[in-house]
Order: sequence, then C-alpha cells, then structure tokens
Amino acid sequence: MTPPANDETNGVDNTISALNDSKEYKHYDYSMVNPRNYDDITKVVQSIIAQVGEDKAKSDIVQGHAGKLIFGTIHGKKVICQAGRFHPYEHKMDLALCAMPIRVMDQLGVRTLIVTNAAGGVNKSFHYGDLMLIKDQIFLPGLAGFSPLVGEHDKRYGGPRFVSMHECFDKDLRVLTKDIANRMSMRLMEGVYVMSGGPQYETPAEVRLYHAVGADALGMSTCHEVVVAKQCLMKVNHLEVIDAANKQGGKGVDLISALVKELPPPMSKQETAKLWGY
Ligand SMILES: O=P(O)(O)O[C@@H]1C[C@H](O)[C@@H](CO)O1
Ligand SMILES: Nc1nc2[nH]cnc2c(=O)[nH]1
Repeated sequence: MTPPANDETNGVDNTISALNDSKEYKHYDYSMVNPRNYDDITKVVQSIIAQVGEDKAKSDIVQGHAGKLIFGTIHGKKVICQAGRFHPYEHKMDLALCAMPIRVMDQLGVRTLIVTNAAGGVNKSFHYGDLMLIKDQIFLPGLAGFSPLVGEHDKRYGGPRFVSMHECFDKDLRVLTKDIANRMSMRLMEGVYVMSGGPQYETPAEVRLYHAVGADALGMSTCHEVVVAKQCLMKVNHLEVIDAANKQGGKGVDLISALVKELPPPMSKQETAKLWGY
C-alpha cells in the first residue's frame, strides 16, 4: 500500500473503485490491523483470497511493517488484514490520511476491528514481551488538534460529526478476549494506551508524566484509527505487545486467531448506532 498523494477522501474512493472491479473484495465483516510480523498474519489467515499492495521487501519506511491488504478467512470468517500501517510521523502528521484504510474497510462492510501494535511499558508491573488489552486511550495528538476528524465532515461516509469516545474498546470483546486468554493460560495485562506523535522516544520525565495521568503503555500509532472506526460505528478490540513485537508476535496471533473463532456475529451499523445512542 502506498498512501495516496491526494486527500483521504480521494484515497478511499480510488481504493474502493479499484477493488470494486472484483467480487473477491466485497462483503467482509471483520478486519485486523496487524502492523508487524507479516509472516504471523499469513500463518493465521487460513485461506488467502487475494492480496493487494507492496511486498514486504519493498516496504522500508518502518522496519517490519509490510504494505499489504490481505483478504482471506480465519476459522471460516471473512477477514481483511492490514499488514503494516501509516504512522503520522511518516506522513507529516496527516492523521486523516493515516486512518484512511479504516474507511476503506468500512466501505467494504467491516463491522468489527481488531487492532494490534507494539508499545513501550509505563506500568511498572509489566514485563518486556507482555501482551496488553487496551481498555482506554489517551490520544495526545488528537488533544492538540491533530485529529483525523478535523476538516470537512464527509457525509458520504456516514457516522456522527461529534464522535463519542466512551467505551471505545468494546466491553464484550474485552471480556471475551480475557476469557480466551485465561483458557489458554496466557498472561494478559489490561490498561490505558497513550499515543505521542513520535518518532522520538520519551524522556524519563515524559514517561513520569504519562504514568501520572494513568497511562500503562505508550506508542506512536493506533488512536487515530480507533477514532475513525468509532465514527464508522465499528466495534473495536485492541491488543498490544509491550516492546517486543518479534519475540511475542506468535503468542499474540494465537490469541487473535482464537478470538476470531469465537467472535459473535457482527452488529449492523443501525444496531451499533442505537446501542451507542446516536
Ligand atoms: O505500528 P506500531 O505502533 O506497532 O509501531 C511501533 C510504535 C512506533 O510507531 C514505532 C516505533 O517503535 O513502531
Ligand atoms: N512512544 C513509544 N513507542 C514505542 N513503540 C515501541 N516502544 C515504544 C516506546 O518505548 N515509546
């Protein structure tokens, strides 16, 4: 995938019209953003229907991030996997552009999104390589005006202008994930993720600041994707690996695979809109 040179609206339109030529790309219910461990993704996806985008070898912007959309099935469920993501620090802090793949997934029918990332630990009880389920987020660039929703509200994509970020990580999916991790005897932490703009890492004083405001892990991605998913009325579940993506990737994908197997049927937009009081 290469981010389009034009704005995010044209990017969505162009991508959808390119994909619409083929029935293979239609009607997906679930989606997974899994930036690293491309090989792990391809192990989890049991049948690959199609792939679009650049080869892993051609993606040199952030190490380990491929640039592909993979269309396939996991335990019989049709899933789009985004292997690699656009980080705001790579794209002049254009957060709408970086979240554009979520709008593409929305247009292809996706109703449940599983997001993963790698992050640094802030919570002192976390160990290198732990998995954390995100229960809430602190979107620092968003608080400073770098939101993917600034600018014109494009009604073609539906969803509210003012998006509620309460319960942005679906409670039922979190309960299910914890239950599955428990059954698999996996250590799974839960906490709050804070996103900075990066790409510099934090000073010790900044880590203390994040700790003081209740963060458990920190990174440079994801929050803008979650905001757009919420506007698209998707249910979101989010797992991250504390600073050891390669070491623990296998464990994470085992959990994701088991989760996808047990995911409840997706809710329609109308149902989530009603549930969330829109
Ligand atoms: O896409 P993610 O958030 O997993 O990428 C990680 C976090 C930073 O963006 C970058 C530096 O560690 O990699
Ligand atoms: N901001 C930030 N992002 C990360 N991604 C992986 N580790 C880190 C970290 O320590 N800080």
